[in-house]
Amino acid sequence: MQNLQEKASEWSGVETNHAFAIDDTNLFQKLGLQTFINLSTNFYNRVYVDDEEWFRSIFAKSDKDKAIQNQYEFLVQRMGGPPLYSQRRGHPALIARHRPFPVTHEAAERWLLHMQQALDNISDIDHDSKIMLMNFFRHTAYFLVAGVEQKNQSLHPCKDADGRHPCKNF
Ligand code: HEM
Repeated sequence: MQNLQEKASEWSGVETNHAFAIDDTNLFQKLGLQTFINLSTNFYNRVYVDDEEWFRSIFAKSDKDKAIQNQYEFLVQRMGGPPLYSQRRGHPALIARHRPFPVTHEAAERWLLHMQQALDNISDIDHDSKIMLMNFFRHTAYFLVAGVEQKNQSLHPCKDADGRHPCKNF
């Protein structure tokens, strides 16, 4: 059986070592706090007015300012900066935190489209850093799709380990 990283690579088209090239450099030092605040603000400004109601509605119960803060604090921490996210929220546990939401392939592509557009609009991120960030985002988005799918299946009371549905007829 494929593990989640392998599935994420296959579905995203981004090899794991490319996704984690972010760990070979300190993007927080290079770009600074304000850039990540600007990126997350730009991203969520797009998400909350998305023309696609099905996507916008995934965020309907979340406060926009909180969502921005959650994301930029996570990114600052993940990109080599201070652990702002964990100090406030604890372990990121991203799969578990995304479980309430329909994190499908389609949702991942929509999320990535907004993130690509947000990156394109931030002039103080250099080309190489944008590529590195996007590889990390693509891989992580599909890691979440695979992880949420696996968690939902393993807790499905009518599905056994082989994926059969023993109580399908009830
Ligand atoms: C694949 C498509 C994705 C969907 C549909 C999705 C959806 C959501 C939603 C609805 C929230 C709740 C908003 C909030 O209150 O913070 C959330 C939170 C969050 N997402 Fe995503 N997300 C996706 C991908 C990603 C990716 C790729 C990352 C990281 C690179 C990410 C990182 C986060 C973080 C850090 C939070 C805050 C969690 C918390 O503290 O509760 N998400 N996401």
